[in-house]
Parts: sequence; C-alpha cells; structure tokens
Amino acid sequence: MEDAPVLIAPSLLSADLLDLRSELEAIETADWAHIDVMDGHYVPNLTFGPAMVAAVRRQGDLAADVHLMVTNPDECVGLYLDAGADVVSFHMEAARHPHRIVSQIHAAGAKAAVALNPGTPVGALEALLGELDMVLVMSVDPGFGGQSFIPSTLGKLRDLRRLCERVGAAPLVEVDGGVGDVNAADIVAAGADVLVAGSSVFGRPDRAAAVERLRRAGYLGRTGRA
Ligand SMILES: O=C(CO)[C@@H](O)[C@H](O)COP(=O)(O)O
Ligand SMILES: [Co+2]
Repeated sequence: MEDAPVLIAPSLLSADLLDLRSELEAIETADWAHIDVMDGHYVPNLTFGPAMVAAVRRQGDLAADVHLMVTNPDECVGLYLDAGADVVSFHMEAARHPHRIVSQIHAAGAKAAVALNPGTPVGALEALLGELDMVLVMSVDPGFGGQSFIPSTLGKLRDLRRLCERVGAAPLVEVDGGVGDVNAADIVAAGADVLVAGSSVFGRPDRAAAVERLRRAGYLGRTGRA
C-alpha cells in the first residue's frame, strides 16, 4: 500500500451529537465516518446502534466505518449491514464463528475487518487473515474516547506487517485510539493505512484543519517527505 493515500476516519464518538449534521459537514474532506457501537457489556460504555449508521449514510458521502464493540457480533452484524455499513469491524475476542461473520459481511457487499485489543497478539488472526479486507489494531483498550495511545502498538503494527508478508495477505490496517497529528506519522510508518481520530478532530474548533493535519502527517509517515 506504499503509494495509496492514508485514509482518515474521524470517530463520531467525540462529535457534538446535538449538531451531528454540521459535524458531518465539517469532516466532509475525510474518507470514512467511524461509528463506535458499544453495548454496555463488551465495554462499559453504551453508544450507537443501526439507526445511527443509517442516518450517517443518508447524510453526505462519507463511508460508514462501523466498529462493533459488542459481546454478540455473530447475532447483530446483520442489523448493521442492513443499515448500510460500508466497513464492519468485529472483535476477534468476542466472535464465536469469525469466518461466518466475514462471509456474511462480504455477502452484503461490505468490507470485513477484525479488531484486536491491545492485549491480543497478531497471531490470533493468522487463520483468517487471507479473508480480511482490513485489520483494526486497537491502540487503547476499547470503550472510551480521549485515552492515550499505547506505545507498544507500533511494534505490534510491525509484527502484523511481517505476518501479512509471511501469509501473502494484504489487508488495510486501521489504528484506533489516541491517534493525533503528533503520532500519526510514526503510526503510518509502522504500517497503518487508516487513522481513526476522535478527540484530535472533534476536540479542535476547526475540524477540517484537524483532518488536513492528519492527512499531512500520514503522507509524511508514508513517504518520509513533509
Ligand atoms: O473505538 C474507540 C474507543 O473504544 C475509538 O474509536 C475512539 O472513539 C477513539 O477516540 P480517540 O482516542 O481518538 O479520542
Ligand atoms: Co473505534
């Protein structure tokens, strides 16, 4: 993926939910809208459901990048596909039958991704890697926005790149948690293709400028040129 642009996916978890239409317009230069689905069981927090995915798809051109943090992805993934999800990530740690979920996502025409918590080694993915469009590497423990990036993620990204080379797979790699313009170049240099950013976009008065800063940092990380 050396010459492909790095994709920017602002996380709506940190958006002003009372003004979601304006927030989506403010990030229209981004690539994907990252939608964190938290069920209050897999993680303590409780957030969005399929209605949110459908609403985002109706507004603008951003692809709906749905991150399922739920105990039962096998049972509920269909609801998010029906709602129009373009990319669906489910947690390896929560899935009972991951191959079946991947097939279901593909049958709906969406991209399939598996998310790995910081404590889960990349080897857990080996049997599934060839079927995935993307791997979501969590760089914080899931559940909340605004946490600090876990530095060991950089080594994990390099491990993932080596594993992909060994098995001949080339999924996109998305990194989620504590990503901002200060660390984005290093994260991309270590192997990321998609940057999720919540507080570093919606915590700034000028969201579009924050997206642009991430884009520039991503370009620097990919090319070594500022
Ligand atoms: O999935 C999650 C958290 O569980 C994320 O998508 C957060 O929404 C990222 O927020 P920041 O760390 O960028 O503020
Ligand atoms: Co997320």
